[in-house]
Amino acid sequence: MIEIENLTMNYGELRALDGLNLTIQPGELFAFLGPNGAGKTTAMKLLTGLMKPDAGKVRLCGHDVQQEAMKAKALLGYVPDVAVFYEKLTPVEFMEFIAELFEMEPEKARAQTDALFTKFALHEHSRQRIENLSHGTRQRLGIASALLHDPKVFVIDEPMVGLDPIHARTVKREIKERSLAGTTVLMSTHLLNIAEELADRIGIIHHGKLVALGTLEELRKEHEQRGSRLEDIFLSMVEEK
Ligand SMILES: Nc1ncnc2c1ncn2[C@@H]1O[C@H](COP(=O)(O)OP(=O)(O)OP(=O)(O)O)[C@@H](O)[C@H]1O
Repeated sequence: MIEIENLTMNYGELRALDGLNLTIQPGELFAFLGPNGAGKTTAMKLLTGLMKPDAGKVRLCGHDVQQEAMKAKALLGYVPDVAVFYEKLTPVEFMEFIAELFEMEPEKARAQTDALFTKFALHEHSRQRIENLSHGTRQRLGIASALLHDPKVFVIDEPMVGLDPIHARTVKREIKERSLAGTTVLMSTHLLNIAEELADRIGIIHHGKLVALGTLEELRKEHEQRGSRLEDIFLSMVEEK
């Protein structure tokens, strides 16, 4: 479960996030939509505890990410928009490093790595240095490493970036299956069809505020006069008049 209360973040004069309130239930797959610079990545970073908000709070499965950082982080898998790796390591070494961070039992970590590498077609790259991997392979490794400890909360910024259609399908399935198995999933995307296809609920952020929230059906009903497609609804909410 993710509970976000009055979350506010300024970068100097710029208010990037303005009093965001949102609760995402266990097993819910929630999609954040919004134009460039809307505040999606800022919200996700605050959720991981990587940055401290100017106001408001975030709880993951009941644990405040600032006050109980270790407990909250142990439950979280996070894939940032630009994944950060130790470039000289191989994917296998990187997974071992992540397993140590989460104090996983080595045998279990090896078995999980093997399963994730099979799922995300990473075995063939497992002994290459990360610095030599293609963008899509790095993205898949980022996702695999974030799932290694079976997080209860999975936050993924732009999951489909750099992925070909085959790997995009694998990632979509994984995200859906995890949420059906009880993981709380928050993803941001610019691909409206992905949100339509996968999300239980959708939130549209604009200028740091949530301007629309609901299931696809609810959004369609509420914004009937703007058209039935998510694209029409999205554009009508965020296009400057
Ligand atoms: N570290 C930072 N310092 C200053 N301004 C920042 C910083 N990070 C983000 N911003 C600004 O905050 C606003 C929100 O940015 P954010 O990255 O959260 O948006 P986003 O919705 O994720 O955008 P995109 O879809 O382009 O990834 C933007 O105006 C951005 O330029």
